[in-house]
Amino acid sequence: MTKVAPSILASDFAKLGEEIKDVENGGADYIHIDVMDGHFVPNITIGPLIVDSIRPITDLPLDVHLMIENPDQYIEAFAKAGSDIITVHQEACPHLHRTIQLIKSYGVKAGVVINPATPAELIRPILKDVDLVLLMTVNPGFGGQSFIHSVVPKISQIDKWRKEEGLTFEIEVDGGVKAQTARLCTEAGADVLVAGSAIFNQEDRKEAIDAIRQ
Ligand SMILES: O=C(CO)[C@@H](O)[C@H](O)COP(=O)(O)O
Ligand SMILES: [Co+2]
Repeated sequence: MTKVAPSILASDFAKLGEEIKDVENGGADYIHIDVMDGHFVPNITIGPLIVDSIRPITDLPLDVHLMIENPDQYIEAFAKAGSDIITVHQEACPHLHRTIQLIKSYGVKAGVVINPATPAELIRPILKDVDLVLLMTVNPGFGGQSFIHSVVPKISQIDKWRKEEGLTFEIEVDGGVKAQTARLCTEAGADVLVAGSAIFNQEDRKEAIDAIRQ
């Protein structure tokens, strides 16, 4: 079954604990946490302290999406704060293999992310080393943007390589995912759908999660 990962970027930070419980009760599979540094992306969001505060309030896996320059410098802090999955951008990692091994050295699952304009071929050599591939369907930095349809063939391409090479990593899609666009992603081979505004902007989070999953 397709997994749904609500992105807390679209939640009300003044009541973050309640917001997380609400999506957990609504059937969320992961909690997606968007970390932005004001350099790799124009926006600034949250750091390891917040991950540490969230950790005791949910048993759901914390899926930490690092949109930061020099992620190696912060991986230890995010791992020790209780992340279950840490994803790093190919575009931010000149030594991607080393960074993926660094994440794994803390016993955390490692994922690689690519932006909409980055070719899938650039992550092909690392596929056998990762637990998750995240394909951005918006340019990272903000919630509430429109889904970029030209990314869909990349989902199919990654899924094709996964089958051909007998690999088991999950394929996650992030940005502009709503009920309509969710279907395009799952049909192309996505296993995990991140959604921020399509979940947190709705009053009934269970209904919103179900609509995306279906
Ligand atoms: O990583 C990002 C944005 O950079 C995402 O995780 C967004 O937070 C998704 O928000 P919506 O597009 O679903 O509103
Ligand atoms: Co994200």
